[in-house]
Amino acid sequence: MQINFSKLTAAGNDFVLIDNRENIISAKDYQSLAVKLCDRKYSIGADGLILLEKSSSHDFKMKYLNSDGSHASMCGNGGRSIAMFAYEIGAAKEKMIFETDAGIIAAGIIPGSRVKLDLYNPKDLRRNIKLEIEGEKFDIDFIDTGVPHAVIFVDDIEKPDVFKYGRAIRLHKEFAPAGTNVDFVQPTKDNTILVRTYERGVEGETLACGTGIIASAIISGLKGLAESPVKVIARGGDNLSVSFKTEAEKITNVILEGPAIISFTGVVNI
Ligand SMILES: N[C@H](CCC[C@H](N)C(=O)O)C(=O)O
Repeated sequence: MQINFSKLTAAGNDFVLIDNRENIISAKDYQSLAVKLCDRKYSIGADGLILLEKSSSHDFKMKYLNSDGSHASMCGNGGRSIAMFAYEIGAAKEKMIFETDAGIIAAGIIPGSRVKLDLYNPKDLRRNIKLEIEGEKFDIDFIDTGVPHAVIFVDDIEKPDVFKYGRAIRLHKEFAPAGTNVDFVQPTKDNTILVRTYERGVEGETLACGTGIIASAIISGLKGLAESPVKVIARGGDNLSVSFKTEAEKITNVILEGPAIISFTGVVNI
């Protein structure tokens, strides 16, 4: 069977996006389709697969699967991508509200191929988790920004072996059984932080991770290392910003703003 797809990139995190509002694909096939279409050698190639689905209560629903086929309740870069796609195909106006498995999101299209997401509140904040891995000591702050994130501060963003330590922390018993994404953060000048992320389900470093950028900005705020709105430079070099309100350790009014581009559209055999 041939289906239409779009390829989108949001700060270098890239996705295959399929309009499945007419249910041309059964949800039971999402996992195998994600593995197939995200393969960078034998198919289109991407960090994840996004399905645009019908919603009875909002403009649309977003389903997200990682390139290894695992389902994730949310994807921050994917959220900006599906908003841009929905606007471009006329499935939504420039201001829209859509459903994700992590909660409801209000999105707005901004001139210059950028999108603003107004998100649900993060949860499960856990401060100062101390881990020792292969002789290295880590002081971790954990927060779920739609998906789980372990956030680690470093002096030099180039130093950490993101794959080695990201994978070890991701699979640590502290975060079992589902594991976590792992973000390495270097605060710099002008209220700007640099972020690198080992992404669960991609099982490697991506050029950006939207929920990880949100997690890193919020923890930077809680540690007094930055203040809202935090400027973030992703690993791919793109600029994003995260604003939020903190009261004690309750985080609200989380907004992620950043790029989202439709790279190309095509037809693929599935
Ligand atoms: N890999 C993540 C989901 C995608 C998150 C990332 N691509 C983003 O932009 O937030 C997980 O399984 O928790």
